[in-house]
Amino acid sequence: MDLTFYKYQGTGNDFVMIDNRTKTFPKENIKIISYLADRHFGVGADGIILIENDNKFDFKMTYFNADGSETFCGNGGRCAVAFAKHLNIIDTETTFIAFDGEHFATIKNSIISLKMINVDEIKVSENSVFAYTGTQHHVELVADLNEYPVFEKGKKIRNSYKDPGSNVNFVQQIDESTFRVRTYEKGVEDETLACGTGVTAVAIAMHITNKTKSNLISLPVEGGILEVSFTVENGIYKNVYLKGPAEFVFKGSITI
Ligand SMILES: N[C@@H](CCC[C@H](N)C(=O)O)C(=O)O
Repeated sequence: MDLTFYKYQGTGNDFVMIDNRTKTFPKENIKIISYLADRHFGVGADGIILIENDNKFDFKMTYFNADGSETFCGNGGRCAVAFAKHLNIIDTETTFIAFDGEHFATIKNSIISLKMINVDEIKVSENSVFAYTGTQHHVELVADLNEYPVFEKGKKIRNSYKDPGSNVNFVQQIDESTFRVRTYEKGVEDETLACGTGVTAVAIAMHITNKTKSNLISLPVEGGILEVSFTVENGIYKNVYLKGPAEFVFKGSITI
């Protein structure tokens, strides 16, 4: 079949977006999903996103990593909102459903502000923090992020977690409320240019370990700048918002 797709990116985290309201996309076929994501033989992307109808919400977002595994994606969620606006499903605000539950989002120009799930699964260890922000994230401070071997160290730490593993975020503090981040993503099995659930975990990890007192954190990543804000109630991080650009790149069609 000929598949029409749209390519979007959010701070360089890139996605093949598919309007699957007709339910024609063979989403059980992992081979097709990884073919679409393949940068040499397919379209090329960190992940594949389906937009589908839902009875209760504006739409349903389904996210697959490049290897076909399913989870939630923060930057993908922001791109899904931009795509739903392009499809005229929503206007400037929306509530949609995804792998980790319900999300609210607003759009202003091409800046999407996405409400993340409440974060209560946080484990502070001596040199790292683990947080579940819609998916699994390991956070670790390093002295020199430029020189850090993100791929080698990230892969090792990713595999030290039991199935399904963890994404791994390496962080360098720039000032009181700014933290630079590089992320190794499971499911892509490489460093990506940005990770939304990752910077969300970083902001929370830096706050809970007293590296910052701010609840509005700026997070420069390889593909741009993201922002995370939150409130804290009884140790639970609530009203967590991930904010940044989400942009259309091109539209195409491919035979699958
Ligand atoms: N880039 C994403 C996270 C995508 C999912 C991740 N690779 C996983 O398997 O947990 C983001 O922006 O959050």
